[in-house]
Amino acid sequence: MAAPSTPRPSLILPRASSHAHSQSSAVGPISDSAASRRRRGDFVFVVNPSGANGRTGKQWKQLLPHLRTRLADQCNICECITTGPSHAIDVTRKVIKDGADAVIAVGGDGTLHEVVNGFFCEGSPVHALDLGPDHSTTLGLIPLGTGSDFARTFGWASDPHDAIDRIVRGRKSKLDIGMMEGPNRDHFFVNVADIHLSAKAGYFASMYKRFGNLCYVFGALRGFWGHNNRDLRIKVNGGEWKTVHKVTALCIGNAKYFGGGMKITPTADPFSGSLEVVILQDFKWYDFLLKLHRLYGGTHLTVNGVSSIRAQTIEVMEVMANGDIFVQSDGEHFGFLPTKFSLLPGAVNFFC
Ligand SMILES: Nc1ncnc2c1ncn2[C@@H]1O[C@H](COP(=O)(O)OP(=O)(O)OP(=O)(O)O)[C@@H](O)[C@H]1O
Repeated sequence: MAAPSTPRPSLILPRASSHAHSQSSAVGPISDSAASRRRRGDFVFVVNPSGANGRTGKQWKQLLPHLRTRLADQCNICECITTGPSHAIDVTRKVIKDGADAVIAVGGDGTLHEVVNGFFCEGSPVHALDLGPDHSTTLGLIPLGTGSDFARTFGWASDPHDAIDRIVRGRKSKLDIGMMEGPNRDHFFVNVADIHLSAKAGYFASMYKRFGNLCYVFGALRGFWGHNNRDLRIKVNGGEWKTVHKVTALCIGNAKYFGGGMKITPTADPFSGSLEVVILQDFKWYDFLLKLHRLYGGTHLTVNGVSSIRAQTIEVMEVMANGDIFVQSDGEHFGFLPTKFSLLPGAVNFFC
């Protein structure tokens, strides 16, 4: 993923007729006097117009009048239309520092992933600069992407009006966030991080997003090309290093689904304080054909060659270091092994 670029507030629109923010003040610092009065919350919607092949941008435009009707008397509605990869990270960091009360990702898992990464900077949570230690920014989601796998864990229907209902209701829970430390950088994930075949397939799937959910099939076919199951070393919860033989894929779930609806870590729960690690060993291409329905249904934990453990931390490295084992998080390419994964329990408030 490209390095974060300079903040580009491409479009931030405070909306409701009654509030006094100007266009620039909606992303600028909130003044002391404003903070000391009873504040109207600033809710920033970070919209990826290119999500789901451009469908996200179109749906968002249709949704906005409804959103205003439902929310405008409750908070200031601000929108940011992202201009490219990593913009959502930058803008989220900026609006949190400026005192946003909620940042809502509008798009797919990639957009949610970037917004979640914007809640952190250099490994630490980002805070509002002028609102004191008690202020926190709530994360929200209007799932409008190709796969929108994170939303599946909660059984959320794809109707964005339901997502708006959740935001209006304002119920919040403390969401666990995964952290990954690689040789060159730290990063955060909210859904599933994975290693080897699935990560390689995800890397290629991202090139075929124009084909909708079929991108995962094309990605898998390319991922299989030249694939070898590999011996890996893992260290769970700071224990001893162990060798796991012929690993096909190792998946670390904060939530349950990836790859457009595959229930890969079926017992993961992003409010549980632990990760579910599922390891597939010695799978051949035909095993996927024979067992695909088990993977999609989440009934694969009893299949030969599949194991599941719960962990707070897991470190993974190659036995023979070639630097060619793919790692991805939330469907976004992260890099290559070695990587350490850990959990930050209840790190972010979340509308649910
Ligand atoms: N204006 C833009 N133009 C091109 N790409 C963008 C733009 N804004 C954001 N992006 C990138 O698009 C990527 C994918 O977007 P997103 O996840 O919202 O949709 P999706 O891939 O269709 O859905 P899913 O990830 O759920 O399958 C994001 O990771 C982000 O980096």
